[in-house]
Amino acid sequence: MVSKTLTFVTGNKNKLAEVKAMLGKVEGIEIENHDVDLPELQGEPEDICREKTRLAAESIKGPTIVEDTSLCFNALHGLPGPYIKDFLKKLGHEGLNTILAGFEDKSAYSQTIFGYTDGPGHEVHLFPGRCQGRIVPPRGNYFGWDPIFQPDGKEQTFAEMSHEEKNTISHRSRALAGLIQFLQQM
Ligand SMILES: Nc1ncnc2c1ncn2[C@H]1C[C@H](O)[C@@H](COP(=O)(O)OP(=O)(O)OP(=O)(O)O)O1
Ligand SMILES: [Mg+2]
Repeated sequence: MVSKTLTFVTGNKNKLAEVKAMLGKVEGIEIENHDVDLPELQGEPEDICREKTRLAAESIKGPTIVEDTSLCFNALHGLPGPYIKDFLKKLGHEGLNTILAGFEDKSAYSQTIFGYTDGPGHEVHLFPGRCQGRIVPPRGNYFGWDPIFQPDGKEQTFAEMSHEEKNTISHRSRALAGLIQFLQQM
């Protein structure tokens, strides 16, 4: 692969740090950040991510990466999903637990979709990754909804794990693996 500079468009510092930690190890890939909070469509996560990538590329005018993350409750047929950011802001960790109080099924999955395009007018490629788990009362201290998400087979929430451990099992690393494979074949 030829060496390539990609711009990751995100307003989220934690996302940026996680993605840099993972993509930084790949030879020939250089990551720059463009810090804007892009407008997000309503709809299915794939459509939101595709449109977000397209919009980002218009301002970057070159190779662009974006990422959109959902937290999906099975009892709610996948909601809050891509709207988790607003749910978290308004309801907090406790409120998100309360939503599930009336349901026996606390299972959930986190989903990250990376979008990549060579630039404006080029095809948008999507790379999804999921991690199955369940919603628990908050434990630990890290960003977003990490304290209330406990992955299947683990005793700890994402927030209680080391960054390395989270990075090896998370939805984001699974999605990123697909993106890396694609970039290496270019
Ligand atoms: N790996 C993660 N662990 C925990 N929480 C996360 C993670 N990734 C994202 N979140 C949180 C941050 C947001 O509240 C929500 C995802 O919304 P999203 O629109 O994808 O991010 P964002 O608006 O913060 O950044 P961006 O600028 O990339 O859109 O989930
Ligand atoms: Mg956003």
